[in-house]
Amino acid sequence: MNNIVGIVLAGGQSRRFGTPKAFAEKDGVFFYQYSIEALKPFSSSVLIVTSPKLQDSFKIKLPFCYVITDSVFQGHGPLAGLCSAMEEIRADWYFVLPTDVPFIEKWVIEQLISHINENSQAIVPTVNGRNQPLIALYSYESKKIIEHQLRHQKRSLNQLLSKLSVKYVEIEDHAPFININRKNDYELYINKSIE
Ligand SMILES: Nc1nc2c(ncn2[C@@H]2O[C@H](COP(=O)(O)OP(=O)(O)OP(=O)(O)O)[C@@H](O)[C@H]2O)c(=O)[nH]1
Repeated sequence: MNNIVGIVLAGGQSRRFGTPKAFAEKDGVFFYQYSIEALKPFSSSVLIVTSPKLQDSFKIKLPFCYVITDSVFQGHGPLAGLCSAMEEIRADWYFVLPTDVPFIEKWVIEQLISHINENSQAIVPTVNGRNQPLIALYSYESKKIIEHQLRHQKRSLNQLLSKLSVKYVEIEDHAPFININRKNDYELYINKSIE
């Protein structure tokens, strides 16, 4: 059995959204809590990887879930968060989720996990023809390639995928992948106030 650690990336600046996205709410639940809930059944631990500024705002009472800050390449984007979590806990695989996907569902996680195989270093969904590298699995083996990218200031996730052996999994239903980047997205998908 593979040991899987869940990672919730929450160290971004939410510039487009205007306030920290992790603490936006859907049905009275913080966005970051949806990511934790989705990962929980499949993970030995769940790490929230955030910035020092936001660290104390997360109130986590679950024993297997804790908050860390980027320990390497701080603030250098999602790859810095992923790498910091890999540095913090050794696991076979890491399931990464952003903090702005409040419609994420457990079946997505389960389906991707079912594709783990010893020849792949990442398992990544494609939805409507687009890769979703922030809702994906990365093996511990990919850590050295992520570090190499970060050392060379290459923050692009698609560039990372081009260097890994990736199993792409096509998923038909796009709803769990809706991500909220702007207040407009919030109005459209959460408040449903835009026709
Ligand atoms: N730990 C960590 N997470 C990050 C970092 N940069 C982005 N993230 C997270 O990665 C995910 C995707 O990032 P974006 O959608 O660009 O979010 P963002 O950077 O907060 O938003 P913008 O400032 O509007 O680009 C979000 O969950 C972010 O919180 C970082 O440097 N460290």
